[in-house]
Amino acid sequence: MGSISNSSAPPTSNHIFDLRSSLSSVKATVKSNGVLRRSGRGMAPEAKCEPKLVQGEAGYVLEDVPHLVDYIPNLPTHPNPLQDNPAYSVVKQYFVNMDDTVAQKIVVHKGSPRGTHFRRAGPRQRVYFESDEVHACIVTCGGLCPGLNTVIRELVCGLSDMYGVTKILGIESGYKGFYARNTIELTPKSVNDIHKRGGTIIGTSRGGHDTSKIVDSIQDRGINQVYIIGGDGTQKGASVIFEEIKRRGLKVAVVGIPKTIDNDIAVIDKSFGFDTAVEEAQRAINAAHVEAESAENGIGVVKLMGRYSGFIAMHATLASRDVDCCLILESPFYLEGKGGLFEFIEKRLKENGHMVIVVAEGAGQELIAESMRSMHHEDASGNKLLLDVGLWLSQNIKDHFSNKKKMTITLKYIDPTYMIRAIPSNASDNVYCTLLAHGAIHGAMAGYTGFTVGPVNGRHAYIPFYRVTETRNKVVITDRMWARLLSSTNQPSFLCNKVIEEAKKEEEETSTQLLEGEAGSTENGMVNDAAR
Ligand SMILES: Nc1ncnc2c1ncn2[C@@H]1O[C@H](COP(=O)(O)OP(=O)(O)OP(=O)(O)O)[C@@H](O)[C@H]1O
Ligand SMILES: O=P(O)(O)OC[C@H]1O[C@](O)(CO)[C@@H](O)[C@@H]1O
Ligand SMILES: [Mg+2]
Repeated sequence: MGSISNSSAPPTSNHIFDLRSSLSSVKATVKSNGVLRRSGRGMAPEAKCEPKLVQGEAGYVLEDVPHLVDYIPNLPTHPNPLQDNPAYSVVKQYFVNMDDTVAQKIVVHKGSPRGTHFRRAGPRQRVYFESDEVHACIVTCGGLCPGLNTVIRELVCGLSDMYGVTKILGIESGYKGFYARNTIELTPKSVNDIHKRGGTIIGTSRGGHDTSKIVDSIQDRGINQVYIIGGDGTQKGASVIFEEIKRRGLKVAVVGIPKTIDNDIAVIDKSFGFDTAVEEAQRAINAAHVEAESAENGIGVVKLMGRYSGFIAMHATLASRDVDCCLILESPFYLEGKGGLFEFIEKRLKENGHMVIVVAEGAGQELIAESMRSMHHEDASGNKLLLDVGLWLSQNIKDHFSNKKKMTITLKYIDPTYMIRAIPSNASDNVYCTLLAHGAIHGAMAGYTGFTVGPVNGRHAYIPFYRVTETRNKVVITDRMWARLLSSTNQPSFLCNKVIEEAKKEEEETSTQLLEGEAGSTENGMVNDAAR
C-alpha cells in the first residue's frame, strides 16, 4: 500500500532547550545528549521521563511527546490511507498541520509569554504503520466509568474504518490480563452495540502491574499498538510500559486514554463519563429531596464518589439546586459549635423544614479517623481505602438532633456511588469518547508514542505521560466555581478568615512562581496539585 519514503523526518524541526529558568515547577537537568530529563512532584519513581521541550518565540514552549523515530532511526513512512477514504477526503484540510499545537493557557494578558503548548491531535499526511502490519490491543484498568465500552468500540471501528486494521485484541481484566488471562478478538461487528452497556466488555482490575511480563507478552504476541484506557494509576503504568518498550527498541506505540469518573486527571479539560455520572447523581439527589420534603424535619444525605477530589459532588450540587450543603475533601468541615454543620442544619430545618446534604466520599476522613482510630488501608493499586463518610455523618446527625437535642428528625441516607459509574455514557460523553479514540488512533498511526490524548481548552492534544501523572486536579475552594456553589447553597464556608487568607496567599505565591498558564485554577474551579 502506498509509496515508501526512506527518510523518517523528525516530528519537529525546532530545537530542544533547557527550560529550567522559566519553569519553576519543574526540576530539570540537562543530559549529555542535550535532552532534558524532568521529574515532577509525586511521580512514580520508576517512570523515567525524557521530555522533548521545544522553544519558540515570545516564550512559546512545546512540551512534545515521544516518537518512534526518537529511538528507531530510518523508519519508513507511508501516505495516510485516509486520503483515499471517501468519508474523509472531502473534508478541506482534514490532515492537521505538522506544526499545529494547542495552548495550555488561553486567558492571557498583553505582555504574557505564549507559554506551554501541546502537539495537536489528529491525522497526519504520512503514517509509520501500514494497515496490514498493525496488530493493536486494548486494555481497561482501574474502576468503572461510563463510556469505557464506547471508547473500546470507537477504537475498534476507527482502526478498521479509517485505517483498514483487522487485528485487534482485547486484553482481559486490566494489566494483569497481559500475562494471566486470555485475550478476546475484537471486530467492528462484535463491538457494534457495546456502547449501550455500562462497564467494560474486556473487564478491568486494580493492582497486578508486572512491567517486564507485560512487555514480554506484547512482544511475544507481535502487538505494535497498545491502547491503554485508565486513570492516573493506569497512566503511570502506561508510562513504565512505554519506557521498557523504548529500552527494548520495539516498534510499538503506547497510547493512554484518560479515564476517571472523578475528573481529577491533570491538564485535560474533563474526563469522559464525568457528565454522565453528574447527571445520574441528580436522580439520587432528587430522591433525597423528595424524601426530605415529605417528612418532619427531613434530612436527605447523598454520598457521591470522589476519592481525592470533590468535582462530582460540586457539579451535582450546582446542577441540582435542591442541595443545601455540599461537603468535599478540599473544604474541611466541622460538626459542633459556631459556624459548624450542626448549627447550619438546625437553621435550615427551622427555615425550610427539610434539607439535602451531598457529601463526597473523600470528605471528612480525618474526622472519622479521629473517632475510629484507623484510616491507613489501601487497595491493590495502593489507593487510599476510605471510611464511609455518609454513614458516619448520618449517624452523627441523628445522635446530635435526636439524642442530644431531642428534636424529631427523619434522615434518609442514599448511597448511589456505584450506580453513577455502572451505567452507559450519555450522548455528549459518547461523542467525546469518539474524539478521544480517533485522536489516539491518529497519533499511534503517525508514530507518536508515550502520550495521553485529551482535550486542552477544547482542542484535542497529545500530552506526555508525565504531565498527567505528576499531579491530580482538585477543586479550588478560593476559586469562582466554589464561590458559585457557596452562593447557591448559602452553606457556611467552614473556614475562618485566617484560613481563607492563607489559602489565597498560597495560591498567589504559587501562580507567580509558575510560568503563566503552567498551572492554576480554571473556569471549572480546578487546580493541579502542582499549583498548590
Ligand atoms: N505507579 C504505578 N506504576 C505502575 N503501575 C501502576 C502504578 N499505579 C497504578 N498502577 C497500575 O494501574 C492500574 C490501575 O491503577 P488504579 O487502580 O490506581 O486505577 P486508576 O487507573 O487510577 O483508575 P481510577 O480512576 O479508577 O482510580 C493497576 O493495575 C495498577 O497496578
Ligand atoms: O470500589 P473500587 O472499584 O475500588 O472504586 C472506588 C473508587 O474508584 C473511583 O470511582 C475512581 O477512582 C473513586 O471515586 C472511588 O473511590
Ligand atoms: Mg486513580
